[in-house]
Amino acid sequence: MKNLNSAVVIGPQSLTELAQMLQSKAVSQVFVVVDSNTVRHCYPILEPVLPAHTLIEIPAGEEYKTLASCDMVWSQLTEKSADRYAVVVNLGGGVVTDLGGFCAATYKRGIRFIQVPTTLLAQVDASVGGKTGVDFQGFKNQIGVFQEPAAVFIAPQFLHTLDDRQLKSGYAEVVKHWLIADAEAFATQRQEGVLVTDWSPIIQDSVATKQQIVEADPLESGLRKVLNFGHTVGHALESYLLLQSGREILHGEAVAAGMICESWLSVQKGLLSETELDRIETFLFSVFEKVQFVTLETDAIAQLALQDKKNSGSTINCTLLQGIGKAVYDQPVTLAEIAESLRYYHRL
Ligand SMILES: NC(=O)c1ccc[n+]([C@@H]2O[C@H](COP(=O)([O-])OP(=O)(O)OC[C@H]3O[C@@H](n4cnc5c(N)ncnc54)[C@H](O)[C@@H]3O)[C@@H](O)[C@H]2O)c1
Ligand SMILES: O=C(O)C(=O)C[C@@H](O)[C@H](O)[C@H](O)COP(=O)(O)O
Ligand SMILES: [Zn+2]
Repeated sequence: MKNLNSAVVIGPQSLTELAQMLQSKAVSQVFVVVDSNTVRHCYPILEPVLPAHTLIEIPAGEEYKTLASCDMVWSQLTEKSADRYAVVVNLGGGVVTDLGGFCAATYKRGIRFIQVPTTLLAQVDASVGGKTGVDFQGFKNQIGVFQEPAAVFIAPQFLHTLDDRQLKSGYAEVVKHWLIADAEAFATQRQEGVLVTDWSPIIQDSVATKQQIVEADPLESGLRKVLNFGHTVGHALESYLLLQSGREILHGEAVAAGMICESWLSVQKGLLSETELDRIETFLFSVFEKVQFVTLETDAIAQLALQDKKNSGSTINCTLLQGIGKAVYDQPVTLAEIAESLRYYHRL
């Protein structure tokens, strides 16, 4: 097992450790941010161990990962006179951990927050590493800050109420971690697919992979960009489809499609072999359905990659694979190449 940062506690006992942390005299008030689903499915598990607190509920879903929802959170903190010794506990998936983290990191220039991720995606990825933020004008995570949580408590028992589609969405980020850093896990663990009975070892390994990269480059000036594999195209697809009513796509589904497109780009740049591309595609299509769009839409989708945070000026910098298990960042690709990768995906 790889070493984990001490601020991340994984296992069923983690909620007891969270309770102990909150009992500290240095905590003036506790606020718990939930969404309309986690208040039903997860809060009843957490509530018994919590000290007195104020519950703040936001609507569930990516479409509510906005400044308007932040307004609700900041308003409650203000109404309840939260001071700098207050602590925000974010109980939910990546939307709650990203948004709640951002609200805490900016309220009175920053109060402490604790992540209690309740989806696989948030447990293996979103709760760790200090990227917080919200979407803006349809662009993913356009407004945000890097701010590490005071701690992350990962309790796999929350996953029992998660449906299969959400589980698969989180699995996409697990696969991303394998593709960028762990060829052996990709070769062996992919056999099991999502028919996993105990997610704990997978969560541990994924978090360890992410932690190691984040510790080396917390502010994404270089190496951390490898964690963005699949996201140049993935975020463009996600942003495009989010704005279209009735064409909802989950983050992990978009990333899975993005990983196929960016693996194809890796082949075009001579970094990845056709055989490896085939292995990646076959596996991802065994888990994820194909994302539906028409070829006429590919240029409009590709255009959205111009807002990617890894870009410099008008150069789109992609993270590509140099073989399975090794990623290389800052690989310039043209808008035409992004569009072509989407057309390749569409033809599959
Ligand atoms: N900060 C980061 O490093 C990072 C990393 C990856 C993804 N993200 C972000 O995370 C978000 C996606 O996160 P997500 O997939 O967790 O989505 P999400 O937060 O929308 O949760 C998915 C759905 O599951 C519900 N839910 C949550 N926990 C549940 C449980 N235990 N049982 C039943 N239902 C539950 C939620 O209410 C929601 O409807 C995206 O906005 C993405 O950009 C951030
Ligand atoms: O932690 C990171 O760094 C990542 O890139 C992880 C991604 O899975 C995640 O979706 C992240 O929110 C994307 O960040 P962005 O900077 O591309 O908005
Ligand atoms: Zn992601």
